[in-house]
Amino acid sequence: MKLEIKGLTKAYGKKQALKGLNITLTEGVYGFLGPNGAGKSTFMNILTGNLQATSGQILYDEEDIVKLGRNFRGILGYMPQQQALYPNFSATGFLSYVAALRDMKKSRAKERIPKVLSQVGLSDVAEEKICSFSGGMKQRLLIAQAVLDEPKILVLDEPTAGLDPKQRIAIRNLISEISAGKIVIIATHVVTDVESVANRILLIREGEMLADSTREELNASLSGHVWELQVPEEQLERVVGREDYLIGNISREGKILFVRVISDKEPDDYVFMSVRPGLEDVYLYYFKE
Ligand SMILES: Nc1ncnc2c1ncn2[C@@H]1O[C@H](COP(=O)(O)OP(=O)(O)OP(=O)(O)O)[C@@H](O)[C@H]1O
Repeated sequence: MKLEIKGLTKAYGKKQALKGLNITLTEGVYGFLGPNGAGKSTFMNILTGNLQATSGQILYDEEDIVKLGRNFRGILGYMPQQQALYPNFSATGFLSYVAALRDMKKSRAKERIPKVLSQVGLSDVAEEKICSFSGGMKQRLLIAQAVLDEPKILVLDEPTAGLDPKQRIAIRNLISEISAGKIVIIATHVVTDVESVANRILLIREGEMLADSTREELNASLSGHVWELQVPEEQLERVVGREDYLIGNISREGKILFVRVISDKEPDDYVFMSVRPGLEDVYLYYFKE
């Protein structure tokens, strides 16, 4: 199974939202990481057939997905960002509705619905109304509808938006569990969403790919560039204002501040130590925010 994105561009009038993406995806979990406006939604909308590319193409096993049309959409599961759920439906009712929209056979829907509800841990509330669900339960139901027809390609848009840390972990673990044998694309600007689950991380900014690598390789690329400084509080403003420093987390112990700094050169002020880079440092380095 192979998905090839070849020279994909999209312009909205004069705005160039995608500037020629080239990516080849095989089975695995891919984190599309980029700030707001990077072009993630535009890419996903083209992949799901909701938007036409300006140029370039996407091939699924050598065939153009536009030509494959319904056949391609049949193997695609999509979890949208908005909680597009009907509050008065039960979980089962909602999934039956989705099955009908997808033209699934009634017998198959009947067999699949309890299975996916069990997979996402919602069997106990299968007949409860969606309006009584927590944010995490709603996200799990959205994942359930995306995997209902056993898609080969699963696209998740900000899957942990609005969730607390415990629910985020639960959703990430669920993604790992259901990803076997699929191409899973997670689009997000939340580093922790992809840090532990993605086999490959693609950094996207202003419609361009900045990096396409494993987490380990990305972290290693910053090795020797991340430092922690111990700064007296009256000096913080000066340190933070230095143009040669990118500032990460700042924490305080009494009058001393621990400042995480990304810098091409070894810092020349205050006690410092070199620290192991993480994906958040990589994000800061590439996106300077
Ligand atoms: N319908 C549109 N008309 C004009 N410009 C658009 C349209 N949709 C998106 N854009 C622009 O294209 C660029 C990419 O937007 P896109 O929504 O794909 O980014 P994104 O990475 O998904 O961001 P977000 O996380 O905020 O959804 C942005 O500069 C955006 O303003």
